[in-house]
Amino acid sequence: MNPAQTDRSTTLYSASSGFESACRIPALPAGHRSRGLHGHSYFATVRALLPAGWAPFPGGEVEELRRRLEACIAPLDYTLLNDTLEQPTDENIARWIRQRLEGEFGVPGIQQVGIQSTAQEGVDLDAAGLAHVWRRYRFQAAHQLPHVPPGHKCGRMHGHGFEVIIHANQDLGGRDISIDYDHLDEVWAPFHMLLNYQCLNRIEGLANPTSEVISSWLWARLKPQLPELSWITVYETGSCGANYDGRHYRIWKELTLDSAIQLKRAPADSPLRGIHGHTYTLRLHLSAPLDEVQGWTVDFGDVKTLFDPIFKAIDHRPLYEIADLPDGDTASLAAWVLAKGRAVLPQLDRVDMYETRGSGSIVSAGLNDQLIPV
Ligand SMILES: Nc1nc2c(c(=O)[nH]1)N=C([C@H](O)[C@H](O)COP(=O)(O)OP(=O)(O)OP(=O)(O)O)CN2
Repeated sequence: MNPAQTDRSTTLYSASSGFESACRIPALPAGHRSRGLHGHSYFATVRALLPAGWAPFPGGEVEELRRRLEACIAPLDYTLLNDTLEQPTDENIARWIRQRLEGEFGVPGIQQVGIQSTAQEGVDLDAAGLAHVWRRYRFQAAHQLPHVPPGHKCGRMHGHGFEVIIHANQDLGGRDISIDYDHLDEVWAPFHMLLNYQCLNRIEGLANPTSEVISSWLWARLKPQLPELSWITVYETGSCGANYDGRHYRIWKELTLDSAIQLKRAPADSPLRGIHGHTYTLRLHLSAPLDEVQGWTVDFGDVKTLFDPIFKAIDHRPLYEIADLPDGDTASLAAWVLAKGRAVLPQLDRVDMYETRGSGSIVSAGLNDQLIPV
């Protein structure tokens, strides 16, 4: 068993890489902006459950996964995608990458292949090959949380540049165009009018506008118009937010760590064996029922405060000196953070540790759950 896994945890390895390509989508109607020749800086991500012994050395899984992804997408870089794919929609590109990774690049256990064509939109294929389209929207608004304890900073009127991601399931069954991103724009437009440049507390149903309440408020209003809606994600700040899927609330808090590591199991001549470092992105995911008075699951501020001693033990530190950390790969680090974190925050059920954007490990307590879309 991988040392990062306990009897009850699951480790998902993640790797990402970009490519620059031109494309046109002939299947779109005449006049559509994406029908003509245009270009994107694409970003591809693969997440896989990898068996022990797959990578050249234990702890080398992310590096190896990234190497294979880069080789897989290399033929697309600086090309016209239509030379490879008749209809190079984000979904079709993701399917093409997945098929090659599973075939000639020998990647087992793929749970997700994602293509992001702009900062605002993308498509993820899940383990079963179903497509999930997502699109990001922004609104500027003020709010105040009326039930927080006296002195809590969020009890004061303040504001955020909120972001909302709408996620929709779509199985194309061989058709070329997914839920058109334009359709999501149409569905979102009235909500932008309602929320942007407003004080959220004054909007009906948002008297206590936590991220969780905003996500379920949006769900209730969007779902009847968009039956494919699968998740609503609300970013309150750049580092925290909530997800709602119609039944469950999940929140996350993101931190960055600047730390030194060594991969102790790498071959002697590998640079990964020596002291090196990363600015890690650490994302703590928690799930809990909604506190009906506070309107939240767990206070983001409490997450930060309770986790702070663990954070201080790993930020700006030589992680290879931590006695009970078996190795410096992201899977070992995420498993260590999950174990320590659950002792102080029992609602913590998943830890993502990325060494670079999109490349790292996700360790979940218990069986690998449905992939959460952040
Ligand atoms: N579970 C929730 N907790 C909190 C919510 C919420 O909606 N759901 N909201 C707030 C506040 O509105 C606050 O603005 C955001 O919280 P916090 O993460 O503490 O604020 P910062 O992003 O400014 O934190 P830093 O990491 O210090 O930058 C509080 N809790």
